[in-house]
Amino acid sequence: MCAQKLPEGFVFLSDVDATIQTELRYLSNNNFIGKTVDGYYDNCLIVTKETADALHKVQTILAKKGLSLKIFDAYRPQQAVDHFVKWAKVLQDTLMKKEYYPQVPKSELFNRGYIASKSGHTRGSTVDLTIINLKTSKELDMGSPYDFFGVQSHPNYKNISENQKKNRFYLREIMLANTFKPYDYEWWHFTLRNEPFPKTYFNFPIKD
Ligand SMILES: C[C@@H](N)C(=O)N[C@H](C)C(=O)O
Ligand SMILES: [Zn+2]
Repeated sequence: MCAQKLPEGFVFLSDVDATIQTELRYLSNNNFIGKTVDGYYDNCLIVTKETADALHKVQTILAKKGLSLKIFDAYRPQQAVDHFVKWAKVLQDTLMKKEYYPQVPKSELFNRGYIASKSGHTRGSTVDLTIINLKTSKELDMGSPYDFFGVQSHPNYKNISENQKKNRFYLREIMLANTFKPYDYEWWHFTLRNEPFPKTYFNFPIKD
């Protein structure tokens, strides 16, 4: 149960739409660092109220087609971003390189736009997500996995199948139609247009 006191303007997504699936990857070891990230202590997905309302609209459209959103990350405390920055400086720690950034030197992950030291996530109105099929519970094939850092994850990457392009395009269209903007380097990353806290980088931890 997610019950921590949140700053004004933030909500638990499950209080707005409990049908949206979530898998907070930075709470687990299954992420590009290979460890739980600082600031993630509970499986509670937090966003600004405006973001939750917009996601609920997307979910309502998807549900009619037997689909659902699956969210991997949303509000991200600044201490988590600081953890990424600290991790990036330890160049010999390449535990998860094979799965997450096989073709990009670790020293380039920030320069090439795959991780930010001032992240929209920390402002509470950015989300990393995909679409799943409700019948199979499987993610639609987007041509690269979540947080795969490489050109293959650029939304306009050409060398993927027609079906993978169609799935990426569908996700992008439905998000853009519901007041989100895309990101040039990652097909899964979207930020709410007119976000309520465009200049504030929050640092409260995610705990219940
Ligand atoms: C780390 C990845 N999931 C992501 O969100 N990247 C962008 C650039 C960010 O860190 O804001
Ligand atoms: Zn992101």
